[in-house]
Amino acid sequence: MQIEFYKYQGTGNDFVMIDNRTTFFPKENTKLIAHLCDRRFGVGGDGLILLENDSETDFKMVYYNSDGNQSSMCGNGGRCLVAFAKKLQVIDNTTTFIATDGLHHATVAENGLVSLQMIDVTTIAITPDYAFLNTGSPHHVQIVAALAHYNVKENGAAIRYGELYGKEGSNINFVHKIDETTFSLRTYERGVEDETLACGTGATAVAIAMHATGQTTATTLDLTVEGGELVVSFDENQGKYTNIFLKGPAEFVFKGSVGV
Ligand SMILES: N[C@H](CCC[C@H](N)C(=O)O)C(=O)O
Repeated sequence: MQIEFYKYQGTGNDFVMIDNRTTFFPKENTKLIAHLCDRRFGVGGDGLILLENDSETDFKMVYYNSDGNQSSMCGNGGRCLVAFAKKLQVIDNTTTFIATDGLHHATVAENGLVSLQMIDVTTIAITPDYAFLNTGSPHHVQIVAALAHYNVKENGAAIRYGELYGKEGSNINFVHKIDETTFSLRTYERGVEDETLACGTGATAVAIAMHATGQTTATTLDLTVEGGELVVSFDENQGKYTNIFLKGPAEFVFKGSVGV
């Protein structure tokens, strides 16, 4: 079988994108998905995303981590899928689509930046050392000193596989406060089992956790990630977070086909 794919990246979080509106793709073939995401034997990507038809919305998003397993919501992947849908002329500059965590609205700006609405956050577990919340995917958020030199992979894996998060695990975000409206973060991603250059649901989780723990009172935050800059904005009312938007670049890199 020949598989046509498009490669996208959003602040360095990269994805193999496939137009699966004909439902040709063998979704149950975990090995194939992991192979396509392999950076040496395949195309390479942190994940693989299928664009599918949906009766009620513009399209459906199906997300797989690079380990080949279907997973929870991917914020950067969602933004890349909106850019992909526009390239395929499935949408123009605004859309509503369905993903594993529900409905998402998104807009594509003149400058190409994609702003994606994320699910509301009403529960945040806060301890003296970290916060835990779900922004479509589970996220552990922890401030560390000297983030630039921090061993994200080793320390991230230890928490992700430790007793805190059991079989489900979690994505692990390490944070540094730059100023009242700017934070840098590095993320160990579940299902990639390594640090990625960015994590959209992670940046969203960091922004909300920094507000919830009093590190800032701002409701529009700049998140500096290894692969670029993301902006997260939200409303907060009595600890409930709504109108949460993740904004940033979502760029087409190349297209190709692969025989499998
Ligand atoms: N690895 C995550 C899903 C992808 C999240 C990330 N790529 C994003 O941009 O949100 C998980 O299994 O929970």
